[in-house]
Amino acid sequence: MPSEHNPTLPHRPPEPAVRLEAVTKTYGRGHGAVTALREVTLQVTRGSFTAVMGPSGSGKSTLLHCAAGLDRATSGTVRLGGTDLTGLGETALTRLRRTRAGFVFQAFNLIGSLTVEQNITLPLRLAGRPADRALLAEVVDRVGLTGRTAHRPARLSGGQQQRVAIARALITRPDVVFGDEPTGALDTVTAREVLALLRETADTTGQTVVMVTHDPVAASYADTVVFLADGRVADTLGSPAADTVAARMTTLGARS
Ligand SMILES: Nc1ncnc2c1ncn2[C@@H]1O[C@H](COP(=O)(O)OP(=O)(O)OP(=O)(O)O)[C@@H](O)[C@H]1O
Repeated sequence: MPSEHNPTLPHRPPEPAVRLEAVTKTYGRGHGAVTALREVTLQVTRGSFTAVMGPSGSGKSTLLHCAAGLDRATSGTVRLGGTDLTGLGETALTRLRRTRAGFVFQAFNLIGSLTVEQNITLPLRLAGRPADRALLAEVVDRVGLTGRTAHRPARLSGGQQQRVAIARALITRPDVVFGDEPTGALDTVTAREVLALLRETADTTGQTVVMVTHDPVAASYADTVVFLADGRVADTLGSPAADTVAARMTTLGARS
């Protein structure tokens, strides 16, 4: 029985998929040091789709990398799926990343000598886990690549290649799929298909999507947009419309 229906149990809201508290990230030391994030506090609700926007150099990729355990915060705490990443050693961090996080990058990052299926199942092989044929078929179907699993990536269009990358991100059933400009290399129509797929992922699987983008239309697929400026959260916007996002970006750009 859910706790809210039982007066004897205290109500505990679900742990956010991602929680950053006062996260600061400084690259380098001394005179050459660059502070990319300044005391960023942020929560991402499970099953939601969040877009991260901001002017160039505002810290978007750094935020994504720190949230996903690809890089370490200089100070503050990062929790991914309820686990505090701050104190984890390299091995534990790598294991956590492989099981809890999926990644989709602008450049697809597929391995040309492997088939579509081998690319998709690569994270499982790296983690020493067997490929679950039923899950593989489900993921391949979801991204619309049934019948193409024996192909090499070079035979696929850009949009199809990015769908392979999304399938690869989903195959470990991660809590959170992180996208760094996942539609940046795609034409408008193909980009919309990929965004719809990310939207559907959040809606149907309960997985969380966090995506960095420069594109207000891409951001409008999200539930929430987080705007960064100079390493700080400048604003958040719920149920974002593309023109509202574009207008907000203009004011941030003017300030930076
Ligand atoms: N590895 C690094 N070493 C030193 N400085 C870095 C490094 N990575 C990022 N920075 C600096 O940190 C700041 C934030 O960079 P980041 O890439 O997070 O911004 P961004 O908002 O993603 O930018 P863009 O939209 O141009 O990709 C910038 O000043 C950048 O030059």
